[in-house]
Amino acid sequence: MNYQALSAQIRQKKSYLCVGLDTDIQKLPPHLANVPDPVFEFNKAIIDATAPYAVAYKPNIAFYEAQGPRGWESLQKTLDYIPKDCFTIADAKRGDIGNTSGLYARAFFDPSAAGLNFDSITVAPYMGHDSVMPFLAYPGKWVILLALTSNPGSADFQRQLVDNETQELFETVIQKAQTWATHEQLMFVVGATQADQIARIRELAPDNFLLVPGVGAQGGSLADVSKNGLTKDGGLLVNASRSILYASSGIDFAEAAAAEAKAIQQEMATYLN
Ligand SMILES: O=C(O)c1cc(=O)[nH]c(=O)n1[C@@H]1O[C@H](COP(=O)(O)O)[C@@H](O)[C@H]1O
Repeated sequence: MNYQALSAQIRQKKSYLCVGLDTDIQKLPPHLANVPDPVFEFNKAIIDATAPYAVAYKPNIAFYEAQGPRGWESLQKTLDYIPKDCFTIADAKRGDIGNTSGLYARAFFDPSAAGLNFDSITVAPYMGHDSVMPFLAYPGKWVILLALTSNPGSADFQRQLVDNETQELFETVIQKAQTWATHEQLMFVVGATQADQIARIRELAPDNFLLVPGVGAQGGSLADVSKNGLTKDGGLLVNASRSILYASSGIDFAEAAAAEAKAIQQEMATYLN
């Protein structure tokens, strides 16, 4: 899905919600225990329940990899089930020497390889330009580069002063990466827990979409993120995973997920006006 189509979806659904499919087999409702593919059945119900309120889905690959071959199968079926008008994110946080990144890109972007055809992938910038470029070699596919993450450890490296102590490392990441790709192929990850930095990030990257995880279970504020992060084209995808997926641990999990997603969407609609 390209920049214009994503922006149009946000306008149409009055939503910039990304539902994180961090589907933990140990947290599934007991009544799904005996179906052949519980992870897919759970995801299918969550997607059906939340699709009216969401513009993107982000399976976190760790939750599937941890299940071995059957996890990859659940992932494939889930990706195929996501409605075509929704943006898809492989949250894989990849990045390696160019030769290896090329294979990661093929795995997630080339359907004739592993069968997966995601719109985008999360990538770690630590190894620099040649670790990122192979993902950008796929026309129409997006790199979502980690800039300022939501976790406490983000201070260890990302907040360190660099460039003769003139700015923090995440700012250099945001500036440099914009020389590698246009805003039509490059997003940045900024944690919702870092909302006080979003105005600054918008100055550095006025047109790039920001993927913002960390509302819900991690306590970030949708209001704060939206106030400084939204652009005329939307410019934000705000992710919630656990707060939607596990809103109820019972048989009514999908209804509870829908209610949670709807509440977020309704709040988003007020910021989009
Ligand atoms: O890249 C990400 O999506 C990501 C970056 C970040 O800084 N913080 C962060 O929480 N995430 C992911 O976003 C999701 C957050 O999940 P919840 O805290 O359950 O909403 C998880 O899949 C994380 O791996």
